[in-house]
Amino acid sequence: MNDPIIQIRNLSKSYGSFRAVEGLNLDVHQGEIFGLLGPNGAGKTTTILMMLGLTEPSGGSVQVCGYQSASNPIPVKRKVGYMPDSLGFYDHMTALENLMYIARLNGFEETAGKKRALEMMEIVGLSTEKDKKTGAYSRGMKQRLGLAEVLIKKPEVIILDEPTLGIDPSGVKDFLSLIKSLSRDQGITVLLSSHHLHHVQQICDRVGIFVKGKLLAEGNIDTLSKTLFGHEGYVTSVKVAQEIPRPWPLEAELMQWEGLKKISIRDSEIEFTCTADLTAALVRFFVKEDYDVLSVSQKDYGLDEIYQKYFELEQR
Ligand SMILES: Nc1ncnc2c1ncn2[C@@H]1O[C@H](COP(=O)(O)OP(=O)(O)OP(=O)(O)O)[C@@H](O)[C@H]1O
Repeated sequence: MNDPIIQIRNLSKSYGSFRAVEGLNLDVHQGEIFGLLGPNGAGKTTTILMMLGLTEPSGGSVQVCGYQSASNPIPVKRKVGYMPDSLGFYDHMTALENLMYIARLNGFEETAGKKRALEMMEIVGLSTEKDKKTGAYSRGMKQRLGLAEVLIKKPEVIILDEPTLGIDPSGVKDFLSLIKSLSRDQGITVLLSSHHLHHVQQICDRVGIFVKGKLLAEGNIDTLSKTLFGHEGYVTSVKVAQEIPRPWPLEAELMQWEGLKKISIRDSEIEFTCTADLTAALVRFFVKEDYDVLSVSQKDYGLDEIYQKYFELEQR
């Protein structure tokens, strides 16, 4: 595997005696979509600013695209597109004029800049709105335009701080699929920060859970859920046509099974919490006992549960 495109080593940032980021170690690889997750004040923005060389670390180092962000911020800024959580456009100018202005700042001459701006508006789906003043743009449209702005300079990495803030649910969905396709089609590495867990879950290859300046855990969602819930990580629900009597005469027999830890019954649905996947054996059991099985489902732990669990563990 190539060297990580973002390498963070023992990174810290203090404001006076307050430690906003503490001992952070993280690698992000080329083409990955990485989600930096955490509540308000966790230190996400501070970490991003250090990646961009906009804030000096108190200790440790960040390397992005082979350059040290603190000592060599200019090449980092050339290769990284950054979309902050609050976007600023010139509201009296059209979207296209705003983008052309950014293109000029990035060294494009007039014709090439216009061509690039139009291409980017096409990619983010704003071509038909290019002549509208950005003052009249909705929040979702501004986010798309922000992405177009970030893409103008052909970045290798894009860093998006809370990109879904304030967009309505269907806008969020569209915006996230846009990010996903950019990463897939152009091999761009994406780092996005968020406290909207269910948003991040849809597109991130890996996430890092960040609380009070520290990275509590990182990995893909599967790995995180196994680490946290591994000892009781398999939950199977079986729904049958018959009502389950209470007490259920078969419960004692099932509780003798190796790996079966808990049975919860609600009307005609029974949930089994197990240390191994007993789904097939459970279905055979119900059929043998003459139950009509209507549905069987296995629970996947999502980010919300993972996040919640980390909070519980952290607060103990
Ligand atoms: N310039 C500063 N001076 C003092 N404290 C700061 C400064 N910048 C950030 N902090 C503090 O550092 C902590 C981390 O802030 P940061 O903005 O990185 O969090 P965040 O995870 O991005 O939160 P949010 O989701 O609210 O943006 C917060 O407690 C914040 O108040």
